[in-house]
Amino acid sequence: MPLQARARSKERDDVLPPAAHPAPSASRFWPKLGLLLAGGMLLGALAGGMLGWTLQRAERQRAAGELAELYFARAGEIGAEIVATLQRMNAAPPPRCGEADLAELRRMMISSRFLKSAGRLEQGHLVCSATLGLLARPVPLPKADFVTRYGRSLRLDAEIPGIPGSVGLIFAEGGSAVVISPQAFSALVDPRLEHMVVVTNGSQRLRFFGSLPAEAMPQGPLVDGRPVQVDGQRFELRCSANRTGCMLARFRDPATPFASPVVLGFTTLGLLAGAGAGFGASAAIARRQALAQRLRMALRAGRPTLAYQPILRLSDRRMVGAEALIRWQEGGIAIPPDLFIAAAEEAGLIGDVSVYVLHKVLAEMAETLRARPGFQVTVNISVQDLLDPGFAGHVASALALHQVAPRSIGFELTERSTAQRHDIAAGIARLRAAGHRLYIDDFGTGYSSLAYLAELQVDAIKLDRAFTRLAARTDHAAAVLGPIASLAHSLQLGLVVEGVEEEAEADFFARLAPCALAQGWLTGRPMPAADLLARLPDEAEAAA
Ligand SMILES: Nc1nc2c(ncn2[C@@H]2O[C@H](COP(=O)(O)O[C@H]3[C@@H](O)[C@H](n4cnc5c(=O)[nH]c(N)nc54)O[C@@H]3COP(=O)(O)O)[C@@H](O)[C@H]2O)c(=O)[nH]1
Repeated sequence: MPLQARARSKERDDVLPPAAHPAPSASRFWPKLGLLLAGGMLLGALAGGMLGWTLQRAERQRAAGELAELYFARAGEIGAEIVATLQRMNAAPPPRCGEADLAELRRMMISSRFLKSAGRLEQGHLVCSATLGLLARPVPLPKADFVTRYGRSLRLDAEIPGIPGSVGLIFAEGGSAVVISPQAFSALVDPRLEHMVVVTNGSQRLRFFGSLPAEAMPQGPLVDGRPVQVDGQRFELRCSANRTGCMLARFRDPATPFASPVVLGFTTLGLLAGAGAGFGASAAIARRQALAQRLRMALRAGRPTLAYQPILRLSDRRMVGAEALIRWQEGGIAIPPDLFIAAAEEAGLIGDVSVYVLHKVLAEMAETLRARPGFQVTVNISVQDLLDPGFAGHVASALALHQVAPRSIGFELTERSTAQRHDIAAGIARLRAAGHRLYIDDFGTGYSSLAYLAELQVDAIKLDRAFTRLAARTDHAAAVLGPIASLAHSLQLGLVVEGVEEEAEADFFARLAPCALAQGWLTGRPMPAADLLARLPDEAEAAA
């Protein structure tokens, strides 16, 4: 290596700041992987569990409503049989309680699935029945609990007259009564339901039976299909077709949410998805860390190169500067700057990139910069550079080594965060005080707003190419871009139009802001230093 080059290389190593963060190592990766995995699994399980729980609750509500409907379909058969039996008994020819009558009552009882007994009444007393025959002394019926809107009286859990200790449901109408097994209706209810069956006659409501106590009786209107709240719980409500009975029902809560296969299934799915996401994120981080690690080595070996994109003055199309853009190839494959710059920022390596680029610019362009004081190369820097109090000092010593004036090197900042504005402004002020020009890159995107300009004292804005595109593609371009140009002018800020690809765009901005500079495919693709220097007019021509 020639002496001079070796001295430069040594000088770069001296000036390159120690890496802000040590190289990522396995000892840092595994805990991160563990955290991401555990976090992903936990979040996934929680999200899956909640989704499962919500789906399962909706499904349970729907199923509770269906079971209540099913109940009324079955209970209707018993009710219909009771009504038919009472009507047949009342229509039977006299004499009541005679041999033929009692034989008929017994036949009805035997052939019925629900009837425990059937009997004849006189003035509220049982006088004969299918089970007891003709009573020597009439036995009074207990007081009715409820009278249906059709005039049938109902006694719940009443002692069956003449059979002490035996209870049943007694329905009576006219001179006839039937006794139904107390379980006849309740056995139809699905045991998984928490429920109450209510009978109504328009003015009165009675808890017929159920797992809910009478105090839980809802007070508001009972409308088929409209859920009711009991003790903060939602109960589905279904009523019989003739609206004489309603049932409130909900599924009993499982002992644990995971007892439900839906919740368990979704939780497991969530867990797996979370683990997958955790693995994916760790793999992405690992890839970026590996990329940053390779970049670190490439920088140390001096492999990345620079490309320069010409910047022209729009008024006379003369080249007044260039932007230095880093390029990195590995195994003959160019790695996109977007990718490795982001990885470098994440790994705390961006300071090394900035200093590397600065040194390479000085190595490649110092002579030109010394010879052409009006020519400026801009270097991209990051917020991390500005927050580093030593950065301006590094820059000053590098420039001094190459005897390049600070005005020959400008800095471009893409600010995307709203945090630490005060410290960023101080970093900008340090560089400007040293004689550098500062540019806000990609103006118009992210947080680079007007408020931002007032806070960060810069020299110029570089208009993002998304705005440049508007110039030739919309009738409203002047309305949108005019105010930006006037603002830059009134704040005495320079304007660099980025991404100029077409003549029409250059013409538009030349009319709108004659002092503006332009950069883009139209001014030239990023190119090696030698090609850029070849495009510079010679001194005499430049002076002319
Ligand atoms: N911190 C650093 N960031 C850097 C450095 N070098 C580049 N970068 C940033 O990476 C991003 C991508 O850059 P690159 O792929 O180099 O793209 C640049 C130009 O090639 C592209 N460009 C220029 N003119 C046009 C155009 O007319 N049309 C079009 N579609 N693209 C064009 O724009 C990129 C330059 O943009 P900007 O920096 O905003 O002026 C990019 O964000 C770079 O900033 C580095 O050394 N350090």
